[in-house]
Amino acid sequence: MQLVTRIDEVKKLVRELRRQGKTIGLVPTMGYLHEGHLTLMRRAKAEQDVVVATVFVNPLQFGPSEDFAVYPRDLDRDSRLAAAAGVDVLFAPPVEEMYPRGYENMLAFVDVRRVTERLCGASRPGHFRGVATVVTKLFNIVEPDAAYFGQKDAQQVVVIRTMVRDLNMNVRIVTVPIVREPDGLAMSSRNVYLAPAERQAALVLSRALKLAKEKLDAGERSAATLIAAMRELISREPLATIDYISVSDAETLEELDTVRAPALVALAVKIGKTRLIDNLLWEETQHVSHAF
Ligand SMILES: Nc1ncnc2c1ncn2[C@@H]1O[C@H](COP(=O)(O)OP(=O)(O)OP(=O)(O)O)[C@@H](O)[C@H]1O
Ligand SMILES: CC(C)(CO)[C@@H](O)C(=O)[O-]
Ligand code: BAL
Repeated sequence: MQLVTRIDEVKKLVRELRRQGKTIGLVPTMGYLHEGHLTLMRRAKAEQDVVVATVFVNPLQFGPSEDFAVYPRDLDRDSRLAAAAGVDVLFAPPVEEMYPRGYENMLAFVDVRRVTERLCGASRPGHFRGVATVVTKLFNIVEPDAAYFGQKDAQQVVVIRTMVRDLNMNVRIVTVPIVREPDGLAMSSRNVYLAPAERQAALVLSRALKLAKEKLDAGERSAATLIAAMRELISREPLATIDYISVSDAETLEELDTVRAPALVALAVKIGKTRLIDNLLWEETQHVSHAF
């Protein structure tokens, strides 16, 4: 595996690979890799000739009071894990390489409307503008055939698919199901922030979704009833503060009164100071696709 930090270097590498007729899969990450990321990388490796993964903690998608400065970073460990997962090129640019005039001085952005306005977009103003802009930069740098994203960030996937469709971007978006710890917690780099009691409390997210799944499987179709049941379960955990619980159309992210597939049951909950997200994609034919 080659570790590269400069845009011109990675461009040169992919130009040569493309000249050889190789297909390229891109796996964008913010690093501090876990099994969720490694699953994306293995999937990309199974489907493409070459995998380019990126490790970049993007300041443009963090709010001023968010955790950019303390976000976990360990490039040596990430390099070993990425190489073992089959990554061919690991692109890990410093902030100055991606934003040479400073990210605060950027003049051009990619803004996606509507699907960015609710859920995480409402609690993290500017977040999806930062994501769409940096993902566009990565697409322009690597020019991948396909790019791989995790369903854990369900709204991010909708935003990126919308951007690619509306702007005719030449890349196929592949979504990979959520990878969980054995007790149900969705894997996340931010899980390292959790103290032992908080780690236990964090199980309320997946438990609330499991409850929603049971109710859906039993025929419940009222979004308000599902949300009330999840809210009640989470409110019994003193370390948890609900940011949002939502039942929406999985493609438009418009809130639903009556559940119809495909629906996205999504939530964001603060456990102590750590904000965690999780979701359940409900598809009528197979009911819930992901096991708890
Ligand atoms: N548990 C998971 N299962 C599947 N994909 C995941 C999982 N966690 C992260 N991903 C995906 O990995 C890619 C990189 O995500 P990112 O580096 O932000 O990791 P993260 O663990 O979600 O971090 P954080 O939760 O701290 O934002 C994204 O496409 C994300 O959806
Ligand atoms: C897609 C991404 C790498 C853009 O910074 C980030 O939002 C993430 O890790 O999900
Ligand atoms: N996985 C989404 C990146 C973020 O929380 O900023």
